[in-house]
Amino acid sequence: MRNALFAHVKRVVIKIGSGVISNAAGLENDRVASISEDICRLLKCGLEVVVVSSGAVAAGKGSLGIVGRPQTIPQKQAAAAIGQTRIMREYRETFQAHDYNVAQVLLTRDDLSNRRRYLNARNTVMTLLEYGVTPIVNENDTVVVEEIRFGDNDNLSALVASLVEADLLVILSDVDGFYDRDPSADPLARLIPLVERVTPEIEAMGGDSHGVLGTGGMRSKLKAAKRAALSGIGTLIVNGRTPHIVTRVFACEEVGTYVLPAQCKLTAKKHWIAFSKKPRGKLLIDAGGKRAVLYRGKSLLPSGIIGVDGGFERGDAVRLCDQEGKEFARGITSYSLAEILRIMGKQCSQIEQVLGYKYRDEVICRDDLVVTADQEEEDRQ
Ligand SMILES: Nc1ncnc2c1ncn2[C@@H]1O[C@H](COP(=O)(O)OP(=O)(O)O)[C@@H](O)[C@H]1O
Ligand SMILES: N[C@@H](CCC(=O)OP(=O)(O)O)C(=O)O
Repeated sequence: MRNALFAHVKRVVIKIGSGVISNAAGLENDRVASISEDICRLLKCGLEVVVVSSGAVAAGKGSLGIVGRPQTIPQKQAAAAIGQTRIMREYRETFQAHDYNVAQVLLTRDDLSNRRRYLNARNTVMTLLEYGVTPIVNENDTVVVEEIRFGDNDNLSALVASLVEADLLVILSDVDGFYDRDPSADPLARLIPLVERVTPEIEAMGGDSHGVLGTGGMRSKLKAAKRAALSGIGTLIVNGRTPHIVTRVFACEEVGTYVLPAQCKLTAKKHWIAFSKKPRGKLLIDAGGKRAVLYRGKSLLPSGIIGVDGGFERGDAVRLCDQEGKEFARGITSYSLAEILRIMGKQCSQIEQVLGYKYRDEVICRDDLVVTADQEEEDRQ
């Protein structure tokens, strides 16, 4: 079955967790070498590979004398600054031993939130791939603080997979795949080889990380798989500590958990609005407006807006929330906060009269609007 699934794979993103390439003592050079060797084998077969590698904090914290998980943000930033050079040195040396080059790509959430920088990042990674160089991506930990983080590298890997339009995302973790419950807490837990759709019930079965090194646990891997699925990309979650697992995956062995891509994928722009662009405000929408957006595929008109919050400008992303304050969609607004305060609740025909000008009838045009509420994919437009 995996034969058929992977037959079309040309470009793959491989995410490597901290728990795969490091332990309490720091970076495990042998494991980096072994995974790199497998990746070089893929390159020789003509595949394009983008690596998203964690491990900077784990590789650097020992030099600061930190035992266990760093507690403060400055500690994490300092550890990452030390560790990032170490992980890059290992990748560079092991790839070079197989006559391949690597490049370091450090990203922040702001880089992917800004459309111009997002496209620049995409161009850089694509150019590297054209030259046969393997990008090694990580979050730029030394400059980010908690509020502006990607969250974890599982999320980053899904965004990168979407950015480069990968055919497959492989997440290497310290566990054999997704189990029906946390296997570290229950030895009777059973591996689930195939997930057709990451429903809220499935997501609830993924627990947190218990390791000193990992951050997101299985929960964040499922969330990442869901995001990748909405870009039309399947995700395989396997144990990166199993020898030559990458080679085994591409030999189509039935290992790990495969999460299928969604049948109905979002356009690249809608995926970016939903997951990469940072929302800067909130619009409160009445029941009629919510129905029109959610079930009738309509644009958002000023008449459906009953409240507004945040400091946003025209062109920023905003959340659309119902009267209970629950988000159900996101979009790029054609009007600023100041303008919406004046036109909300009004008919389109009144916009020009109120503002003295009109950009368009819709506050958010359907092409710039994406449903984020958990519902059947078929409803997403
Ligand atoms: N349902 C589950 N199936 C598998 N692993 C789970 C589950 N729930 C929680 N986990 C935990 O998630 C961990 C993997 O995530 P994490 O520690 O973040 O690793 P990584 O460094 O690879 O990102 C596993 O070691 C396991 O303890
Ligand atoms: N950017 C951090 C990794 C954060 C992270 O998400 O770690 P993990 O859960 O092991 O993938 C680092 O390089 O240490």
